[in-house]
Amino acid sequence: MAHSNGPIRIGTRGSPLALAQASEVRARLISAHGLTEEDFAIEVISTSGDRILDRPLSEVGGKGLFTKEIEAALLEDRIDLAVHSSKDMATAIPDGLEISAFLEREDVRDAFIGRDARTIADLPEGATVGSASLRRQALLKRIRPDLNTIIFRGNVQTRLRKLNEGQADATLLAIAGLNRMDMAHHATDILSPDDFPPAPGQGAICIESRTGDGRVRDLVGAIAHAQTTSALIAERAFLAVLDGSCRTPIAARAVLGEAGTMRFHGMILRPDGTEVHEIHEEGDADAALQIGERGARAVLAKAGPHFFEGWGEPQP
Ligand SMILES: NCc1[nH]cc(CCC(=O)O)c1CC(=O)O
Repeated sequence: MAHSNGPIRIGTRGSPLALAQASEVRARLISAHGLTEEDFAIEVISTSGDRILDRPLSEVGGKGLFTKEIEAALLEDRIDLAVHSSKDMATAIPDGLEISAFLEREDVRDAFIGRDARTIADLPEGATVGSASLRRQALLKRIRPDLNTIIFRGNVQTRLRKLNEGQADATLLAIAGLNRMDMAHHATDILSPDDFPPAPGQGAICIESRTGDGRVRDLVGAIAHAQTTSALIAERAFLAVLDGSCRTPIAARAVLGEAGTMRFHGMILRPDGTEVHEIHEEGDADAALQIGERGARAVLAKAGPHFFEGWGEPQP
């Protein structure tokens, strides 16, 4: 195995949230294995998702944009493990790589951040909400069709600056990211995950590494979280079945209960929020993959073949 005595090279994007996540992984590995910061090197890698800021992600190629360059660094042995927001990970992992751990999930919910209004209900008629997420735009329009949504891209700090400058009256962000940066005080409301279900994988950090890299697998095995892993398997299975179009707003949340049970809530929406299909499934957490896939097939059956027509071509 290469570099078995060198520092463990952690690859990450350079945004404040990504760096906070990489530091959190490093801190957990340090305490799980009695290591020190000198045992690690954090390598910052710029991704196309960080550079293309003027268009919604759904138009420029979706999730892979935040991971492609980092995955290349793994495959070329320039880093040993990559730290990602699971939400930003495509369902297909390149040959030669694997997800070696999901860490315990943070709060899955979305936060509302209003400039004057403190809640969605407080927003005046026709107010403007900035978000880059098709899911958040659709969920908002479902409950407030009068709202005007605009694209808000950039990292969390950039979006909050745009909000302060008056480019929008409110925005929505994952409370998990705000918590990780000690910025949760910006949230003026926290949305119920029943009305406002999160993106598949929201709030969970994942670690990606080379398939068969036993050193990394042993290291990260100690910080992996079994219940989060089950939930993510179900949510990502739901996404994988539905993924044909990354223009489809998709929400999913799996919750682990007592005695290894799982409750699953999945939803697909038209981008304008006028049509919503949702399912609730329950089962054994050991069958997480089947629960997610069954949920996706059920939601597709409810939606019917015409659901995907009339709002743009699916991405290749
Ligand atoms: N690319 C955006 C992104 N990816 C992960 C998070 C939040 C943290 C998480 O879901 O774990 C965010 C920002 C946001 O949605 O507010």
